[in-house]
Amino acid sequence: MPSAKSKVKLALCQLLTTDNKEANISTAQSAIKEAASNGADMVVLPEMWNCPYSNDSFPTFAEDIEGGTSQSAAAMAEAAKQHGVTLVAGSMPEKHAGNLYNTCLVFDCRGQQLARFRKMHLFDINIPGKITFRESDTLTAGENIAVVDTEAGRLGLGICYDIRFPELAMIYARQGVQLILYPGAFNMTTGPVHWELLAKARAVDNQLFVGVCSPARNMDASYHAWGHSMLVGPFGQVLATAEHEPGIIYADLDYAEVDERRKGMPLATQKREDLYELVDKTHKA
Ligand SMILES: O=C(O)CCC(=O)C(=O)O
Repeated sequence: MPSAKSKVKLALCQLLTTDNKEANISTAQSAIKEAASNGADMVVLPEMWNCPYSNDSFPTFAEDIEGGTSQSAAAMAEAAKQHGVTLVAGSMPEKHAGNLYNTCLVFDCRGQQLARFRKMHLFDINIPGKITFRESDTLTAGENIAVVDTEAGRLGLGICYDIRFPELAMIYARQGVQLILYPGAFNMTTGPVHWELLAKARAVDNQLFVGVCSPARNMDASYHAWGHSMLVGPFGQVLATAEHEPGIIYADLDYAEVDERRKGMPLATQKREDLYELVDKTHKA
């Protein structure tokens, strides 16, 4: 692989997903083409980009990625190759060995699959009168982290609810990750209060870039996504943000800023690991 760029143009695609998989694939293909034509090095899709966010849809839309029969994975590999971009293909329902996972794939500019990350923390919440969701009714949690060396930098992956668990981001930071990407579909209850806060928190805690990429809000769907795809820099600054409509937002990242912020405020060496420590028991995907 050619050495990674230190300056990268990132595109976060806030796509409108419907209950028609073919249409969702075609929407993603068009967005990747548009982002590439606007000079993006890396293109990111939302959580469940090819499928409505619902426990009814996950089993019927799920595809067998490992078995090599996934229509969606093949289309994304081809799009990455055709348009010469690093593609972080949001997430999609994956079936494997009798289980279903919420899975993110990463492809390089030649369409080679670089990583597969399965959502590690399932979204099971109950805020009475507001939102109740139990991903664990259909999905199984993944157990591996993904540190991915791409031509557009060293990435760490999480999916949506994973952003609430600071330890995962800390593990990535320790492994030299410069950008953590969380495809995510927050909702109208937690989105307004927590989405931006969590993206900023993970960025500031770890002094790295954080990108969150949501589906657009579809009022015809059972789940109304918050939207607001966003890139946050290592000093907690919002570098690009969307509202809730479909669209692509772009941001220019200079990874030198990660080093600069860490030099100015050397949190990693100021930690009191004599008093506390993070124990990493994960495996790489
Ligand atoms: O953490 C939240 O509030 C939302 C998480 C979510 O929607 C998800 O994990 O899919």
